[in-house]
Amino acid sequence: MVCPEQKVVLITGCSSGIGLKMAVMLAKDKKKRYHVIATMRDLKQKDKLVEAAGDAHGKTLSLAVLDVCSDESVKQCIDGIKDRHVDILINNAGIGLVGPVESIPIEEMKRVFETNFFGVIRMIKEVMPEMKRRRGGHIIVVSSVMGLQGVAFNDVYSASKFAMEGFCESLAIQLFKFNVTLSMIEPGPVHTEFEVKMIQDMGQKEFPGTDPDTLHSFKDLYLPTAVNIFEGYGQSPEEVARCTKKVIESSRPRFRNLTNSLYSPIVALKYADETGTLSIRTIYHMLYNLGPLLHVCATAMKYLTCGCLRRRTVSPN
Ligand SMILES: NC(=O)C1=CN([C@@H]2O[C@H](COP(=O)(O)OP(=O)(O)OC[C@H]3O[C@@H](n4cnc5c(N)ncnc54)[C@H](OP(=O)(O)O)[C@@H]3O)[C@@H](O)[C@H]2O)C=CC1
Ligand SMILES: CC1=C(/C=C/C(C)=C/C=C/C(C)=C/C=O)C(C)(C)CCC1
Repeated sequence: MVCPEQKVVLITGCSSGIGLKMAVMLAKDKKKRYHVIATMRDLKQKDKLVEAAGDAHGKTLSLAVLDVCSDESVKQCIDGIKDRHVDILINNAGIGLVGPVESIPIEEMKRVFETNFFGVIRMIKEVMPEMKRRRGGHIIVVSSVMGLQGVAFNDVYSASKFAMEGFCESLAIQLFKFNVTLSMIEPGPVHTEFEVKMIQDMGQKEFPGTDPDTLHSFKDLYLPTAVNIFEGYGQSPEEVARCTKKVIESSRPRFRNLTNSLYSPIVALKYADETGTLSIRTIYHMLYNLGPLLHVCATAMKYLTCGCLRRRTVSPN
């Protein structure tokens, strides 16, 4: 049962990670301001969420099936929310893809775009018209720092998030007229299944068609550095969920919301030099020359990141 004064929040990809934590955090809101519809593509994966939700399950949290890659599934889910409209849509479902471009079949790349880009558009197309009619609503998109700055060997994943950034930046301008808010959440590395899947994948794949030089850069430089970055910079999914709740509850939500101040110097490079030279060369040196030291750098960055950069991120506290 949804109380009329509660906001209906629909979240995609709640079987694990950030989506699961957001669903639980909003459903357990002390003032019971939200009714969360936590969706996942296969309800057989619901146990972790149901356990974490505890008493909230069946009260402020309900479950529904939703595969963002299927028109039919999205339509069925939204049509199934009878009598009520979605006040807050959180587009969280997403998949990663790492590796040298030469070794990745086009079909696999399309799957990433189908989920991370078209999946979000499918959801927005279904929910937005009602929000425009009502002159209200909030659409949240979980993008990534990789949607703002490319990182070697994440070409396709990064492109899918860049595409999302472009789409949303254009749409936000139009939605402003209808009092509908659009906000991007831009996490850096987060310890979730996303990281686990990446490491598992790397153990299994062979990267056919990749020249030895590139394979060396990927396996011996990028992968160990990425593991270090996750260790040194990684956030918990709870932190990202807390940042997102803050954005939802803000009286004037910002469009872009970085969640990790340790990563903001990397994003700042891009805006400091719009030609791209500064960011491409700096990241090149960080990867090829500083790689093994980045772990130490992460600790140093904690102290070096100046207040002005920290103020531009959403603090999880
Ligand atoms: N972890 C990280 O370092 C970062 C993650 N992000 C973004 O955060 C979001 C959440 O990822 P995270 O929690 O980390 O990773 P997880 O892998 O833990 O969670 C991803 C969720 O998306 C779901 N999903 C995948 N494909 C579909 C689909 N077709 N339809 C519906 N749900 C689907 C998965 O469900 P299933 O169990 O069915 O596979 C899972 O519940 C993603 O958009 C990701 O790009 C952004 C920055 C950093
Ligand atoms: C290798 C490398 C880097 C790696 C960044 C990584 C690994 C970021 C991961 C982000 C994720 C997982 C986002 C998900 O959406 C830096 C810091 C740019 C510095 C240069 C070298």
